[in-house]
Amino acid sequence: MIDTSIPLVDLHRHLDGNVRVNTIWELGHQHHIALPSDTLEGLAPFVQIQGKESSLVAFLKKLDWMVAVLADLDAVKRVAYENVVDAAVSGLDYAELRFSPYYMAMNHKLPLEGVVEAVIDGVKAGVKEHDVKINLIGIMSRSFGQQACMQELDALLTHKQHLVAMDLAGDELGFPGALFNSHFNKARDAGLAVTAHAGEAAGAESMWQAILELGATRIGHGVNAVHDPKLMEYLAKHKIGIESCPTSNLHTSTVADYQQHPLRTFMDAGVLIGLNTDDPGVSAIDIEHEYRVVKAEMGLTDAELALLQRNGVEMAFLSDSERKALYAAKA
Ligand SMILES: O=c1[nH]cnc2c1ncn2[C@@H]1O[C@H](CO)[C@@H](O)[C@H]1O
Ligand SMILES: [Zn+2]
Repeated sequence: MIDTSIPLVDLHRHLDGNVRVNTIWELGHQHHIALPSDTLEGLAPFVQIQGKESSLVAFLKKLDWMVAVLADLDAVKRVAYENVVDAAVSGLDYAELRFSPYYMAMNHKLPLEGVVEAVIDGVKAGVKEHDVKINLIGIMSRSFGQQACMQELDALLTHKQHLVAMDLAGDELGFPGALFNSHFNKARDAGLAVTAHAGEAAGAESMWQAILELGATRIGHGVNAVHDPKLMEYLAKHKIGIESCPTSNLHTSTVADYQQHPLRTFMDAGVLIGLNTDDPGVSAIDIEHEYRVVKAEMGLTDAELALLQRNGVEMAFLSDSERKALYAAKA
């Protein structure tokens, strides 16, 4: 099902949405943080989706325990390190891990720059030991408002040489992209690429805004583009990549079931679209799961799966020589 001659990538993966249940348990006990359950088994339902949530905002609450246990910078480093291990173990050749320093720092008032450094350190330690290529994407969590986003942007830009892009995540309906135009001007001026969560909770207009005003060359989710034929044409013509995360879309009730997911509509329209996990820890999935379900539930052929796999490589925030090297390593 996974074509072993093509690099396997995951470009939309929140490292703060991928903290192991066991790690939440251990960090909670180590730092005397009250957890919602007395047993490890009992903790899982508080941090992983059971069935589905009613909305994006309800889904996002599941991540809160993952950052509640980040009591110090060692904990942040551990989580970043384990994310690299998890990426390697799930067979990924390349992953773009994204994180929101403000979100990770807020419970225990950690220094924002320190959080960014701890993530970079943890990733460095992970790639030293494991055969997987990693790049980092900085997130601004829109749910905390313009000022908090500017603070996390500044912390991230201090280490911009360790980042490939900036993203906007969180409550898309409550905090529209237009609030963050100046943030993204600053990010692009610093030489970073832009991807944004859009067309997930809000409609196609949010995607137009992300592309035309924030300067996004990739879009996270983008599910609601299918209601706007002009946008579909634009995405295909300008090769705006769609980072699709089908299981996450089910879990946030963005789509009712896999059969309703518009993945195939994008493919038929010639839009560059790839498969990703979003918050693998929250959804309790790995990248293989996404390939498996689109085959089993949406009836995609192996040739179509291979195209999705290749699209991921084409969309990656890599230089041409890095992309070539990634392909060459599999040939
Ligand atoms: O599917 C998603 N849509 C929008 N925002 C998300 C999603 N998953 C996680 N985050 C948000 O990303 C930041 C942590 O990386 C947090 O702001 C979290 O709420
Ligand atoms: Zn996401």
